[in-house]
Parts: sequence; C-alpha cells; structure tokens
Amino acid sequence: MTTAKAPGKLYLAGEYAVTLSGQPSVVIAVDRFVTADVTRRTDDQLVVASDQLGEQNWPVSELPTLPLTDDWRLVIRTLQVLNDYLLDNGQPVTGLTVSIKSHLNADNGQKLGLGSSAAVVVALIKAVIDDYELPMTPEQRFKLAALITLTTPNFKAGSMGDIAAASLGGVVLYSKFDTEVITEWIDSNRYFSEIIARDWPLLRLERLGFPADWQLLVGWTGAPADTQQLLAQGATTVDKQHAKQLLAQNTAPLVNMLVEGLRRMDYDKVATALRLNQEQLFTYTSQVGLSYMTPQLLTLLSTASELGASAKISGAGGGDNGIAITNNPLVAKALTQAWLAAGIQPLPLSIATL
Ligand SMILES: Nc1ncnc2c1ncn2[C@@H]1O[C@H](COP(=O)(O)OP(=O)(O)OP(=O)(O)O)[C@@H](O)[C@H]1O
Ligand SMILES: C[C@@](O)(CCOP(=O)(O)O)CC(=O)O
Repeated sequence: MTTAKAPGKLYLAGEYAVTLSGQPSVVIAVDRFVTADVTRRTDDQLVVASDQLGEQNWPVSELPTLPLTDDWRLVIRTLQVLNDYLLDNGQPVTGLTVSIKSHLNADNGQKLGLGSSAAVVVALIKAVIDDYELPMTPEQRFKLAALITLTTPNFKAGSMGDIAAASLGGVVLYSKFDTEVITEWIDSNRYFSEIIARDWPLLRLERLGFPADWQLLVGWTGAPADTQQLLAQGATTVDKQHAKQLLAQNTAPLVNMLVEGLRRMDYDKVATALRLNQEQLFTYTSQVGLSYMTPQLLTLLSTASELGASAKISGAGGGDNGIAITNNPLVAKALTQAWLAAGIQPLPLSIATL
C-alpha cells in the first residue's frame, strides 16, 4: 500500500485578483491534510472508499465512460487521468483499492475553508504516482491536478491557488497560468503527459520562506462561506469585471511588497502590505456588491488590531476564516484568548512543508 497526503491552504494575499491569469498571490499550505491510500489489486476492480462519499466499485474498463455528474466526479476524473497517464508512460494498469480521508473539516463535519477538493486530487495523484515509482516534480503535480480540475464538468473554475499550496507545500508565490493557452492545448487532444512537460505561460510557483520567530494565527468564524457563489456574483457585468481588473492592478504591487517583506523578514512591511491588500478587497467587494464582511470577521480583525497584530480575512470572505501575523509571542497568546472570548475559534495550524 502507498499512502500520500496533501495539505489544506489559506490565502495570505491576492484573493479575487488571483483568479485572473498572471496576477500574483501568496498562499500557505497548512498542516491539516487529505490522505489517500492506494493498493494495486490482482483483478480489474476499482474499489474506492471516501470518508465523505461512501464506497464505490467499478471495473477499470468502465472508467473512461463513467458519468461525471455527482460528487464523485472529481475522484472519477482524477482516476481517469491517472489511468491515461500510466498508459502513456507504458505502465501496466490494474485494479486499485483506494481510500480517501479528509482532515480538512471541523470535528462536526463543517467545512473550514481549507480547500478539500484540491487536496483530494493532489493526494490521489501523489499516491498513485508514488505507487508506480514514477518521477513527478511538485510543479508537474500542480499541472496535472490543474488539468484534472479544468476537465471536470461543472467544477469550480477558481484560481487554483489551493492546488498550488497542496502540490508544493510551504508558502507559495502563485500566479495562475494563461487559461486560454492551456484550454487550447487540452482541446487539441494533446497528451496530458506532454502538456505537463511544457512551460505554462504566466504560471508562477515559487516557494517563499516565513520567519521562524513570527507566528501565524488562524481564526475560524464557524460559518462556512460559498466561494463559488461569491466568485460568480462578482462577474455578472462588464463593470464588475472592470472592478476586478482595477483590483488586480492595485493588488500586484502589494503582493510584491508582501513577498519582499517576507524575504527580508521585515514585519512592518508585511503588516503594511496585508493592511493595504485588505483595504483593496473591501473596496472591490463593496463595488461589486459581495457580502464579504461578517460580524464575526469584523470581530476577528478588530481584536487583532487592538492587540497590535496584523490581520486579514483569508480567502473569499463571507465566513470561513481570517489570519493574523505577529512577531510577539505575548500578542499571539493574548489574541488567541481574545478570539476565544469573542466566539472566534483559533485553529491550531502551522505552515506545512512537504
Ligand atoms: N473526502 C473526500 N472524498 C472525496 N471527495 C471529496 C472529499 N472532500 C472533498 N471532495 C471533493 O471536493 C468537492 C468539494 O469541493 P468544494 O469546492 O465544495 O470544497 P473545498 O475545495 O473544500 O472548498 P474550500 O476551499 O472553500 O474549502 C466535493 O464535491 C468532492 O468532489
Ligand atoms: C476568492 C478566491 O481568490 C480565493 C478563495 O479562497 P477560499 O476558498 O475562500 O479560501 C477564489 C480563488 O482564488 O479561486
């Protein structure tokens, strides 16, 4: 049996703008994971168990024609692509026993906003590729997972920063690839093994450091947010699309400032970049009419600011979570207590390096 795991993610900066190709963001892999176990079978059955979806059983020969309609579609599509990938690489394809377990939800099953779909795809890729002992770089893993996501019908078309974090781990400077070019390559029926060997225009995947003596705190509001609905609402008119372009224009220098701050371990620079990015996000989301701020997120930010920590809503807003960074352990302790007192649940997450 081969076991692989892929981490969840949190955005530090660049949300919404990062859905546009080439726009920078910083995304962090956190140490809660999806794990995938894979065992090769002697028959041609695919026996897949998921802690969330139950169990399914198909002959490998039926895999290419399975309908991609229900909640299984992402898992099925991943197995289809891996099957083709193994064949392209001259590997014998057999049945598999697969088990998927997600630790990215709260104990009561509620979603925490840590990107489970991306981690499921990446963990499955890693488990199968490792089981066949094939070489694959983290960047190629990202590309294969992105191709799977792009070719899963009716699946979310976000920035795929969650896939970047799940594939590389650590703190990642990420820009989305040129979607039109990659879609063109897919539509011209190129082999995925060939596509992942190419350079992808505009894609940026760079590992960044995070100062060891700073603390990253994560607060969960207890309210799940629907990222896809928020993304869809922000794209209904030409004016809203212009607003996103403007956000992107204003965000790029701030993400660069954040990256420079992290590289130089300059806390004030990082704090300023996060504050200015937060302001841009307030402006954008109010311009396009998104319910971005919630009472709990406001509490999360104001308690952090009162204690002198730099804080920001992480991800799409409307619920889920926010982050705070401090270089003072006493502030970290006080903020954790203040969040608890205000009904914000601190999540004991650290940066996951792979
Ligand atoms: N444990 C699991 N087993 C199988 N499939 C899963 C599992 N967890 C998630 N998925 C797949 O991911 C989909 C959920 O993706 P969705 O975008 O709603 O959540 P998410 O990626 O966790 O979002 P967020 O980034 O807000 O946390 C499910 O429909 C399913 O296809
Ligand atoms: C709003 C967005 O930029 C970030 C969404 O993050 P989250 O899934 O809400 O943590 C969407 C995306 O990048 O796909």
